[in-house]
Amino acid sequence: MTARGLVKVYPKRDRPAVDGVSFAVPRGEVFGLLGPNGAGKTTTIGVLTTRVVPTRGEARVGGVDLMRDGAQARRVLGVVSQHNNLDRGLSVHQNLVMHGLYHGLPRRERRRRADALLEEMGLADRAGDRVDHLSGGQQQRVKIARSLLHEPSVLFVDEPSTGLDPQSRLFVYDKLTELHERGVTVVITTHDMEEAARLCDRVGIMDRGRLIALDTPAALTASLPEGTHLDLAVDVGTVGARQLAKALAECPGVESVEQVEPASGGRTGTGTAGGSEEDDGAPTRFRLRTEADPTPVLAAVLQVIGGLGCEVRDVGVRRPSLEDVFIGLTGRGIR
Ligand SMILES: Nc1ncnc2c1ncn2[C@@H]1O[C@H](COP(=O)(O)OP(=O)(O)OP(=O)(O)O)[C@@H](O)[C@H]1O
Repeated sequence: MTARGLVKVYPKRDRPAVDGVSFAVPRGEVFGLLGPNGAGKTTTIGVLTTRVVPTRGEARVGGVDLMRDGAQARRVLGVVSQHNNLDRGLSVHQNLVMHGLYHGLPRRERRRRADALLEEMGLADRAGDRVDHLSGGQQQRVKIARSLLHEPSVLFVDEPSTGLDPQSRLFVYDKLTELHERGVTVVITTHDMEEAARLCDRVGIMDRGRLIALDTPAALTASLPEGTHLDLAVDVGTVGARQLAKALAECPGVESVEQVEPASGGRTGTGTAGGSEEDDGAPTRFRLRTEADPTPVLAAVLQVIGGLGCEVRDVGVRRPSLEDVFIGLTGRGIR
């Protein structure tokens, strides 16, 4: 699959949604497209699956030129959309068979493939049920089964595991890995960095319509400064976040101290923390970076916190992750 110079300008929009995106995904690779909300991922996938007409650019999927032969391209690509676009009035089996009919498969062949895929997806006993009687995780499996019925060589999966419980998520991961092993090219979009790091051979990070990084998760993570993160949640009490951050920054081996938001992991300050102090009883979170052996650094940090009369509520020691790469490249601002 290749995209070259893709541009999409939606009517009445002054900025392109996709602004000159080029990348190639070799056969059999699992490729992840990452990016904050509005980065242009869905539009890019829309172009690559013939649902969005690009303003400029070229693309080939499974060797077929999308702009010249959209109908043939639709035969070699499969799409698992994030939206539930199953036909709710039909049974699980009928949903698959209808897809086979759309792709011109003979009657016996579409039934044979539908049976085999439902078996493979652990849904054989639900074949006759209406899809709206299935759970969200089961419906996602039906969508994957349906997308594979015409045996595509490139499968596009939008947010593979959003809304799934851990069991369904692992099942979907296993299926995507199996497809990869069978030589099917898989392109996913995701906001889940752990998912991307786990599933993808390479990831592309988009922001504001452009592809700003493309490499293996390991290479992207290795591009970050060496070191270890110490994540701390502290009841700062009357000492306050600013004073504690200053004291932490002076600990031997500590390179930087940031105050981070609890849920998003987005920083509220850089270098030495200076954000507002917590007043709702929740602990204040800090991220420290060290290039030294983290054990003695952590010991010194805990001593400083204890010495100031603050209380540690949670401690984490970890290597920088793909999420750190993502935040480093795309920033902290909400889109
Ligand atoms: N049909 C449309 N008409 C006009 N503008 C659109 C349309 N679809 C998307 N956009 C705009 O194009 C930009 C890119 O949107 P797109 O949905 O491709 O991003 P995304 O990376 O998939 O975001 P998300 O992670 O939120 O799904 C956004 O500014 C969006 O508002």
